[in-house]
Amino acid sequence: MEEEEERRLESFLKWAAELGITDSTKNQQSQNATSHSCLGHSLKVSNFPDAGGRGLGAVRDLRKGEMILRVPKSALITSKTLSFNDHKLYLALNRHPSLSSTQRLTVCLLYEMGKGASSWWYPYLMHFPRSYHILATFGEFEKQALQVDDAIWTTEKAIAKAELEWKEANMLMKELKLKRQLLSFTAWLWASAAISSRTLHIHWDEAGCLCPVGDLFNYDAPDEATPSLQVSSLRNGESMDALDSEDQLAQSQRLTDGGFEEDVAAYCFYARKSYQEGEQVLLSYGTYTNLELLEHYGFFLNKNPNDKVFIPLEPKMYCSSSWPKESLYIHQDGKPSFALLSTLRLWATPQSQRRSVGHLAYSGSQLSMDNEISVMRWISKNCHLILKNFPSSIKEDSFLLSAIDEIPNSCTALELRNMMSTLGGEGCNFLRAIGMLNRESAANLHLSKKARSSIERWKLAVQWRLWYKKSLVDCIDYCGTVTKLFQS
Ligand SMILES: C[S@@+](CC[C@H](N)C(=O)[O-])C[C@H]1O[C@@H](n2cnc3c(N)ncnc32)[C@H](O)[C@@H]1O
Repeated sequence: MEEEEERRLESFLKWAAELGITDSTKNQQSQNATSHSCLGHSLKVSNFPDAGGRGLGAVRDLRKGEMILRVPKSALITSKTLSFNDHKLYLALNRHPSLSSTQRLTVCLLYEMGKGASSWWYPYLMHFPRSYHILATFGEFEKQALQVDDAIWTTEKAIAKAELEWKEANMLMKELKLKRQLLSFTAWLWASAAISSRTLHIHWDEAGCLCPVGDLFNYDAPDEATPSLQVSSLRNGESMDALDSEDQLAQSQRLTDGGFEEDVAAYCFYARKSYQEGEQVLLSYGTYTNLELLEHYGFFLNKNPNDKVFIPLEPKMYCSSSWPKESLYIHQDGKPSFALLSTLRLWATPQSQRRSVGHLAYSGSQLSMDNEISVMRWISKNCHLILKNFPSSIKEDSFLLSAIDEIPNSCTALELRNMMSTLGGEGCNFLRAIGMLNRESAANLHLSKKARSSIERWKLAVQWRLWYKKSLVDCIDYCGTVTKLFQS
């Protein structure tokens, strides 16, 4: 099986070299004529189990800023390139101008998949993962397993959006006579997840492009020096007008270590830092919180400098300062954000004095010992309250995670039922969700792919909520330390 996989990968990399894709720093033309693979000079495909699975590793020491991969424009997939050589697809797309660019690309991807081995892009498409875990693919049980209202609501929104987009595109898919299987919502979710997690920004198509080989880079958060911008706000359908300066537009690019370069008509990728031979070469697709990573890419980072933990605030708190709501959060390490502290310091100041201390609060200064202590107490008390109201504790979640990790790959339904029965309510709910609570007859059958995917998503949900809770505990510790400093 593994040999077969390797052979397929080799032929894909050879096919990519023929398209002009190269990781060579030498002249592209002469390189392609002689090379069997588009990789090998700077990069190679490797497995990185702890950071994204399949990814690209350095085959030599790489210098920061060095170009490491170039993918010519002719190798990039957009709905335009797919319909260029397919008159039927071209005409059908033209009959549905109201569909968004992302819907069009999703339909095109399904249509191309329907061609199977006869698709010109088959050597590339066959390497797409078979399943994705973005929030829109979460079932009811997995959604509830997130436990945090904000996350559940984001998941509901993602599912509703995917459903609506699928319904809107249905007519076009039927006109294209897609096979029944490709017409399903499950197929739609697969294709939109592939697009959400693999496309790179290009200026001529809002849906972005699929980029063979270039989409094998796994993610790391942008350097702290990189200005942060909520890239997801663009994806959530907010107006492009909101980003009014060219600088902001440039930052909104999903992939910040690479971009399309007109002068060489290619997508070019650069090493964001120096790498040693064997290290995984990572890219920043943009600035994301962990929930946003889960929403768009189906994973998140244990250490994410851009993560934000939002806690419910009272309406009058929002009104006590002019900081936007999105800036009022707790960092992953438990520290309250600059804007949250500033807002709460003002809120804890008597209304009549707010004007006179406003400039101090907005510049990040503490206002007085009493003020600081009451802010810390408020944050701490509320973090405690949130933690208390969760259906499970950190300890229970940690135990659950170890149990999920212990589910063997070759698990049977009976074994799973036995394991889940030790986990109490959540274990039973999981069995119910995958239809295994009472199916004795299937006891010796191995778990289906669907059940395995569900376990993966459940695990992601538990891991995510555990990090959320840990940040709240760290925040309580932080508030305690600050308070003690004042009282000592
Ligand atoms: C552009 S693809 C990267 C290549 C991908 N690993 C593959 O095998 O096709 C993005 C996907 O890779 C995975 N991924 C990327 N970076 C990751 C990371 N740091 N940790 C875990 N998964 C990651 C996620 O599934 C994400 O949706």
